[in-house]
Amino acid sequence: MHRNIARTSLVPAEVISALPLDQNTLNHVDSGRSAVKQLLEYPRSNGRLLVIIGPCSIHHLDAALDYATRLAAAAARHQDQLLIAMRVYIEKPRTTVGWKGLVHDPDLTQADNSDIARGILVSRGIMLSVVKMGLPIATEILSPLLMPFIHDLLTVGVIGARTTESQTHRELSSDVTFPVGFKNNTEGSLKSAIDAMTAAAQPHTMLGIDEHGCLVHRLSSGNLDTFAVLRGGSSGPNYSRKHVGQAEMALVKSGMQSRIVIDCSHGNSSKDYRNQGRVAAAVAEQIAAGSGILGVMIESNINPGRQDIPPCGSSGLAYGVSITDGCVGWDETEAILDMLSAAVKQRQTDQKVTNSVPALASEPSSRNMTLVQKNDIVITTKALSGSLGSIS
Ligand SMILES: O=C[C@H](O)[C@H](O)COP(=O)(O)O
Ligand SMILES: C=C(OP(=O)(O)O)C(=O)O
Repeated sequence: MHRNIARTSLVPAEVISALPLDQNTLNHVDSGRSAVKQLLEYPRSNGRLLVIIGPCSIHHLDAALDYATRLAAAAARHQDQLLIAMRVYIEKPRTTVGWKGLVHDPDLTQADNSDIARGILVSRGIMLSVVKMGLPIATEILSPLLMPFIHDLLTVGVIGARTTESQTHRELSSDVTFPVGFKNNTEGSLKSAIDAMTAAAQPHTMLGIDEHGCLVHRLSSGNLDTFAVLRGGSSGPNYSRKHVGQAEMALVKSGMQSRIVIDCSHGNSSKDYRNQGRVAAAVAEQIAAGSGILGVMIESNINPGRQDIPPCGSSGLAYGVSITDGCVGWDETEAILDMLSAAVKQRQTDQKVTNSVPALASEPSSRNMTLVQKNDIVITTKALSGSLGSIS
């Protein structure tokens, strides 16, 4: 027997008009979407890498904006090599139970009567502030009912490992006007992501709510702007050159373009944030050697690690530290971005050489490169066939 906790009178049109997109920001969102779509369409046209990076979840306005300010500066610095979108994740899918994100519990009370109406307003407010800085944002599409409140702000949507097989999420992905990535499932199978891409490409009749909060029967248009995300799983990581090659073959065999983003966290880091730099180094090595990998995902925050919400509530939390999955801190984030940027530069240079001097095309040029050295963080790729990079 259910218990109604609260009835919210929020409707999407009112929330959007209370926190509207101005024309300038709308143009930024549009150009971010077009830039990602261009990468999907012509992944090798300029060799840029899509980087979906940011906190595992957002729980604090000031920290989110502090992070976004740092990331916007990094995005500008790397704009010729990296197309950076900030993770602004306002909902969390849980393996069993746990904090479900800012929308559901904006005051971190973990109580049954959390203020979800405030959660929606605060979440849209943060997303809006970040896009106003000119940073594209990405989020996980989890509760379908939330989409009408935020869809205009998003540059990239991601369907998580626990929902890639959900028909509702596939329908929703076929209805949105921004690119969507589908993760492999928690066991590590890519089939569910490929099936999802196939389903999302088609129009669907589906249920939704309109801008006035009414239930509507819609016909989606189908979304061809989709990609697969390799995030590892219980069967192990899947970011190696061999795994990427197998994923490319599976996509092509299913009639899909080979569009692959590698998530350096989750199953690929064995859920230990300290492994993300190593995974990113292995991906950078593949990119420097000419792999057409479309992008990476990284869980990053101002300070490294994670923390539980203390019994005294949000007042006891450390600043800029994740309350869900562990994240790399800002110094390491910058080192990883520098490393990826250097690898992409190599790919771009090799592409130019390939285009002008075909005879040199098969000679990859990254050998024992130190891709970046920043503060006390050193990330090195060894010879292409050698060991992974190290972080010390
Ligand atoms: O990124 C977040 C987590 O991996 C995901 O929400 C599941 O977390 P959990 O296993 O702690 O519930
Ligand atoms: C929950 C996430 O990922 P996954 O679906 O891969 O577990 C996430 O990226 O926050």
